[in-house]
Amino acid sequence: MVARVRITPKEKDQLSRIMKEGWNRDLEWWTIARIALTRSLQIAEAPDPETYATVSARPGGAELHSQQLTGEGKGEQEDFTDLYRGLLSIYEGRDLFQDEDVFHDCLQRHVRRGIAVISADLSSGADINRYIVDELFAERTGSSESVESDSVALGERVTKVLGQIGVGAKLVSSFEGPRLTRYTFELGLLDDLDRLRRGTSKIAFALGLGDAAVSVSLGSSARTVILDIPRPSSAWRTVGWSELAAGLSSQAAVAMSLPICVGTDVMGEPFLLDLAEAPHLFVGGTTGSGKSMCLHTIMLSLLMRQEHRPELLLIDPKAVEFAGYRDLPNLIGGGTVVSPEASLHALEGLVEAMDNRRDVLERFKARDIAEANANGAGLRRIVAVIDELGDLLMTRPEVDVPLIRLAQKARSVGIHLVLATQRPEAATFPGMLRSNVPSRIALTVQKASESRIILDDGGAEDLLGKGDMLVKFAGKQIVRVHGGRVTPADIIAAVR
Ligand SMILES: Nc1ncnc2c1ncn2[C@@H]1O[C@H](COP(=O)(O)OP(=O)(O)OP(=O)(O)O)[C@@H](O)[C@H]1O
Repeated sequence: MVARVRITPKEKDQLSRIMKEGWNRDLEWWTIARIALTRSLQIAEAPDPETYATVSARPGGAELHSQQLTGEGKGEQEDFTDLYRGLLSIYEGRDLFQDEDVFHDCLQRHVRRGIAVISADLSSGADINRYIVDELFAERTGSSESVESDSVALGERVTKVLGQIGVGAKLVSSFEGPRLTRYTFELGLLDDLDRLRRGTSKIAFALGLGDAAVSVSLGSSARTVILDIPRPSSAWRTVGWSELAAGLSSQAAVAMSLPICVGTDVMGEPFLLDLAEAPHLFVGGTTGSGKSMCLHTIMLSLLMRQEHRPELLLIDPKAVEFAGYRDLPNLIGGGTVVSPEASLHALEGLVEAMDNRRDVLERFKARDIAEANANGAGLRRIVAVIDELGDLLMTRPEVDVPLIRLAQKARSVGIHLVLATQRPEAATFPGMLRSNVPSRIALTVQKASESRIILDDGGAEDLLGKGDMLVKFAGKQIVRVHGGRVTPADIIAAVR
């Protein structure tokens, strides 16, 4: 246990490097430690106690008093210790108001993880001030802040703007979904439809929406069109795990072999996918787009059904995201796989398991796992989840051999892949893998070219961030989905 928060000599060096980036080179080092704490608190998962085991005082390391981190003992106005204690209690799933040492231990793990994450995020020469704005306060910097959140007032403005671009339209109805307000308009003339479709960027411009896109689709009754207008992030409704869990308990989900729910549709209805039908899924999005959160919703979905829980292979090169799942009894290899070497080995093991299962199918004269199980084969489905496929392919390019074999042939034997990357590029999603992984989730990306790598179509560059996504399931039409947000407590409850 620790009374103070200690960091290792290596972490102290990383901290010094971070301090030297950007404009203000005189930042105090506890300021960076506070920023590290904030960064760590953005990750849904609690820091792994093994990776961030208690550090003892040693030469070259550094020691922080919690006064420098949380203002402990500085008097009412500046002491945020109980706020942090509350936050960390949620992460740990236990009461940190009872034990000072456990609280400091936990605080230390977060600071150390935050330093590791910022150090990895911040490329050399980057500006720490810009990083703070983009990463820590991204929600407050959206350019759509000036849009009115009141749907009636906004509806009136939209009608006026439509008039300005020469579209005669009457507002029929409006509906507030989690992040977009859906307006149904009746058009006066048939030609108004073309003018409306050509004018979407003018509408966004007139409403001050920045890059956030306005989408137009045809309504279900004659002459009606639907306009989806994004609201400012302060007027979003967070989609919580309970909503996704309700969707996963529905009749539609019960009929699926591997139901997953990553969020809701534009209208706020849970959006369900059957991973068994996918049969493999690629998830791409820039850093901070909500990719890890999306993986957590997939994991929690898979853990929801006690009876049909698949076996899981978790590959996490950053050793950050999947730490909380390592005690699950259904993990292949008994833990999460971290090193590139072990990842290659684990994927080759999965190919072997696939070949063995093909023999089982032959013995049972079955075409697929469902038929074999109906005849008593008793095979559990297997889902392999790989976070940061890009990093893995860069360090161990040979992993593409087992990955492609699995993508081509594993479906019938009930083995499914979920591959995620923050760098959706041709090199991280090579052709043979692309053609055999037909289901895709695109979170926000920086460029239209990255959107095309994921979806074979543009659009993800205009998403709203923080879990906003476009989903293309098994080559079908693209659907807009607002991702769910799970808390550390949801993960703890699911793993128990
Ligand atoms: N569906 C969501 N609703 C609300 N906030 C979300 C949602 N998804 C993610 N966020 C928030 O967005 C931030 C980034 O999320 P997350 O860590 O999942 O992104 P990421 O793409 O994995 O980033 P990185 O690659 O840096 O780990 C977090 O603060 C998280 O709380």
